[in-house]
Amino acid sequence: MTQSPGALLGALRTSPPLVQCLTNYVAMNIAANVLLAAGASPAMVSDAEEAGEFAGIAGAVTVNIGTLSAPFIAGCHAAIAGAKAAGRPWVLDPVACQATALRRRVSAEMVAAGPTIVRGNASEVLSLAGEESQGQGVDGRDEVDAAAPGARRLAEKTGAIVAVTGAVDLVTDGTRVARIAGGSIYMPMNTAIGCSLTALCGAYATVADDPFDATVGALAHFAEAGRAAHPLADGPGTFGPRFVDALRALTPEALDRTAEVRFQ
Ligand SMILES: Nc1ncnc2c1ncn2[C@@H]1O[C@H](COP(=O)(O)OP(=O)(O)OP(=O)(O)O)[C@@H](O)[C@H]1O
Ligand SMILES: Cc1ncsc1CCO
Ligand SMILES: [Mg+2]
Repeated sequence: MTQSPGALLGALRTSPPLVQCLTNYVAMNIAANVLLAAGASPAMVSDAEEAGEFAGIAGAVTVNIGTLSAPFIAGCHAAIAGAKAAGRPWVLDPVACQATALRRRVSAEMVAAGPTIVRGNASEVLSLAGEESQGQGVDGRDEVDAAAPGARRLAEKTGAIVAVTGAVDLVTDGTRVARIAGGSIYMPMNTAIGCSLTALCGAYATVADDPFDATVGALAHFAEAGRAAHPLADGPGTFGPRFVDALRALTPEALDRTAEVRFQ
């Protein structure tokens, strides 16, 4: 690893990047607040008429297929083309891509467009890798380790960094593998936390030389904020605001001191 999570967090806080988020109705407000607390500047811009143009001024683009519609898909393609034309990183969150024919088609088209980073739960990554998935709608129902071989193959085939999230997260570029521990059992009980993490991967990608380091950094930031917020919460409801507070409170020094990142 060339740039540590703390070094990248320090860079974010010094100069908060503009991140264009094309995300779902559920995540819209949650992801924006997460980015602001973490140290980035979110803009939810998804209409096809302006999404490509906006990608030219954004530091990164993040695309999440959680609530699909024809106009939204057109906006995603415009933003992806804009990001590629401007040489900006873009991140794909293939929400529930195993669930329907539309999601399988749209997620496959987007993977073929060459994302910088793909971030999903284990069930989504298994499906993208062409394997059997137990996912229940947007909720993951598979273990991260079960998706590890598929994640490596997907990364190798597409050139994307693939992040599989769950109790212990995994990041791979097909060769390197990192595992990130931490977080809280309340995280999967809080809707759109994963969608927000995808948006944060975009923010980290703007300050990293290597999108592998960016992905590890964003996941470590979430893991440590989740760990810190857990004992302050009475349950999933109070966890949400505590988690946002913890994203903000975490310092670059504390992140590097406590992050549990293992490389293999
Ligand atoms: N059992 C767990 N223990 C600790 N952290 C967890 C656990 N499950 C998920 N997380 C953390 O929650 C965050 C979101 O991961 P998750 O796999 O739940 O995403 P997701 O299924 O795409 O979420 P959503 O679609 O609801 O936004 C990650 O930071 C992950 O590490
Ligand atoms: C609940 C839900 N439904 C579509 S997207 C979403 C947010 C979590 O992925
Ligand atoms: Mg998700």
